[in-house]
Amino acid sequence: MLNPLVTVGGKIVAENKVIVITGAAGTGKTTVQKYLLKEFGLKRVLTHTTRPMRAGEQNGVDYYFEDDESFERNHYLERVSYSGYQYGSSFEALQQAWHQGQIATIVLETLGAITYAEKLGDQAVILFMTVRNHAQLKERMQIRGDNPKMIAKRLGSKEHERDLELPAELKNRAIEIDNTNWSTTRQQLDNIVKRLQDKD
Ligand SMILES: Nc1ncnc2c1ncn2[C@@H]1O[C@H](COP(=O)(O)OP(=O)(O)OP(=O)(O)O)[C@@H](O)[C@H]1O
Ligand SMILES: Nc1nc2c(ncn2[C@@H]2O[C@H](COP(=O)(O)O)[C@@H](O)[C@H]2O)c(=O)[nH]1
Repeated sequence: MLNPLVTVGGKIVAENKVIVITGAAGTGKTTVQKYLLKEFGLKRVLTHTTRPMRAGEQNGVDYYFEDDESFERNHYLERVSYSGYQYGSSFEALQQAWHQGQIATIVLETLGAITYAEKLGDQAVILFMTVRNHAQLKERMQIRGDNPKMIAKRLGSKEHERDLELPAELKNRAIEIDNTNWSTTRQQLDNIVKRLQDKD
C-alpha cells in the first residue's frame, strides 16, 4: 500500500511527489535525473529490467538487472516491454524512495509515464523530454559509448519512434522540456523543483 502523505505526529503536513522523466531514447532523461539527485537531493526510484548491462552500469545502482524468471517475482505499479526487453517499476521502490525524501524521481518510457499520471494523479509531475534535431539522438548515444548494434536496435524500435511525440494522454498534463541546450534545461528544472519545494 502506497503512503502518499507526509505526516508529523499523525498530522498531514504535505503530500509526497514523484517527478516522472519521460521521452525518447537519448533525449537526456537519465542526465536530468542525475542532476535532480545531485543538485536537490531528490530520491531515485530504481526500476527493474531484463536488458543487458551497458558498460559502466551496476546492478542495484543503475537498475535491478533481472532475468526473465526473477523479473516476474516483483510487484509492479507498471511494467512494459521496450525494444525487446522487460522493464518495470515496483511499489516497493517508490515507497522506499518516499521513505527517504518527499520528492522522488523516476525515468520511464511514455506508457509508464501515462500509468503514473493515471494512478498517482497530481502526485506525479511529468516531464516530457525532446531535442529539436532528432539526428542528435544517435550522436549522443554514440558519445555515451553505446554498442552500435544496440543503437541501431533502439533507434529502429517502434517504442523509440512512438516516444518522440508527446502522447495524447499527456497533453495539457506533462511539462515539455526541449533539451537541445543544457543551460536552458537546467534553468527549467530549477524552476520546477523550487516551485514544488515552495509548496511544502
Ligand atoms: N543538453 C545536452 N546536450 C548535449 N548532450 C547531452 C545533453 N543532455 C544529455 N546529453 C548526453 O546525451 C547522452 C544521452 O543522455 P541520457 O543517457 O541522459 O539519455 P536518456 O534519455 O536517458 O537515454 P536512454 O533512454 O537511451 O537511456 C549522454 O551521453 C548525455 O551526456
Ligand atoms: N515504463 C517503464 N519504463 C522504464 C522503466 N525503467 C526504464 N524505463 C525506460 O525504458 C527505456 C529504455 O531504458 P534504457 O535504460 O534501456 O535506455 C527508457 O525510456 C527508460 O526511461 C520502468 O520500470 N518502466
